[in-house]
Amino acid sequence: MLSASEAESLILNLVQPLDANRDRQRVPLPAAVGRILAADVSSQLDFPHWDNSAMDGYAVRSADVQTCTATAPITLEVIEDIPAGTPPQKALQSGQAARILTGSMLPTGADTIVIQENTQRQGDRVVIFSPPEPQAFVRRRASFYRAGEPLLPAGIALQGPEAAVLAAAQCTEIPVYRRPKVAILSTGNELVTPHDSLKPGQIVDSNQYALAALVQLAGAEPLSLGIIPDEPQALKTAIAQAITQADMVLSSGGVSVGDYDYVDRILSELGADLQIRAVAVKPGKPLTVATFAPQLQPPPPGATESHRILYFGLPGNPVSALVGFWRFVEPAIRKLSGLAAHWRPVIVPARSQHLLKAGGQRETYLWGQLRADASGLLFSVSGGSHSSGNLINLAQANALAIVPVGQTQILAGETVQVMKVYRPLS
Ligand SMILES: Nc1nc2c(c(=O)[nH]1)N[C@H]1C(S)=C(S)[C@@H](COP(=O)(O)OP(=O)(O)OC[C@H]3O[C@@H](n4cnc5c(N)ncnc54)[C@H](O)[C@@H]3O)O[C@H]1N2
Ligand code: MOO
Ligand SMILES: [Mg+2]
Repeated sequence: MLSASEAESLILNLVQPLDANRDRQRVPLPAAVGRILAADVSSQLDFPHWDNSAMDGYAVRSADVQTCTATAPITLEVIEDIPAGTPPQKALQSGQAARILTGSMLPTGADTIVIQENTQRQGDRVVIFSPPEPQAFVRRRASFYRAGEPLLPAGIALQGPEAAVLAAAQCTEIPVYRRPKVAILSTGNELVTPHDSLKPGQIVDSNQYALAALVQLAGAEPLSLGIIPDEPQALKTAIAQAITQADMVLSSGGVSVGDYDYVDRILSELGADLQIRAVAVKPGKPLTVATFAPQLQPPPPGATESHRILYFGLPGNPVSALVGFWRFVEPAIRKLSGLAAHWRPVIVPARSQHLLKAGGQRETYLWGQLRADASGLLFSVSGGSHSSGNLINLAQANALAIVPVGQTQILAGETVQVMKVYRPLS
């Protein structure tokens, strides 16, 4: 059986990212936040656009004020006021200063700012009590960015800071990757929707909602295809349809050895290549990963060319399905979506607050909460049952502690590797 890290690498190698040309769209800047940039962006503007002041004070010629002290101050003539947004009208001569405010353009002839706190204004004169460093508080034109150089590279996620950069560069229509479409289907005769009344033996299809939420939070577009009964023909029709509508397909249930676990068989019948049948993780061992060759289905809507579809047959148990999503599906979605890096889960060392127990045979994931205090990162395992059928105590978990193969416990106070399960795209 593959280890988790072997499965992760294999899966990432199978993912063909969206195409920067074929799968690109232009969206207005406010709509670009949370999307992946699909082309390099540069600007024709220098940043700063002109020499300007970093402080409120006076623009001076540094040579004029080098010798001043508190007891022997130097007095300069104030020739104009320069508020931000108004260009200077005059050039500064020796013996002169200009009143300047944070962000204002530096007048010609000035090379240094004296902060207001080191001055005293006397009518149209200013007294300087302390010699500034030459060039002090001057933000030089192009010292942050020179026009024409690369500004933002393709493949990054656009969040607040990138929105600021794009706005400042006056980019209003942003080239981004389209969101990948991820079809979700739930298999099982026992499943009903949250709107149905429950009969004995039935349960609500919670995986559909959980997976749709996680797909959306990962930046992709979920296509919820509903509940498919455990009937080979129904499953075959549903999967055949799903692969024509989406870039990736997720199903839950039907991948173990039970009498009604048909997913692998149907995938083979449909011509898929079965890449993975199980991974040594707990929960989530029965994980099917398959690929459909490009020629098997027409391209998804909006694409001009078809590409390989990745199929994940997640286990039905609610926790197993979600752990499988976090550990294996989310990295694949991140790579598919055009992100150039940050695909793999973030795993950090933390101090366990409790005793963690595991079987030792499979890499074991225990859900709980990661938080920081003054001593560093701490992990608190969720109370209650860690059965893969118990979705109740999964709520509010933000991390999974990982007990390695061969280890049966981690004591309270010991360090454990912890995987974050809610994280932004970057
Ligand atoms: N003899 C063996 N039995 C099982 C093995 C095994 O190795 N040998 N593996 C177990 C493990 S581990 C898991 S995980 C499950 C995986 O089962 P399946 O993927 O075949 O899923 P189902 O049998 O269809 O359902 C399992 C369980 O999950 C519930 N379920 C299914 N779909 C949903 C849904 N959409 N929303 C909520 N809950 C769902 C279903 O009712 C079952 O309780 O197999 C073990 N068995
Ligand atoms: O691994 Mo199953 O996913 O233990 O319940
Ligand atoms: Mg089963």
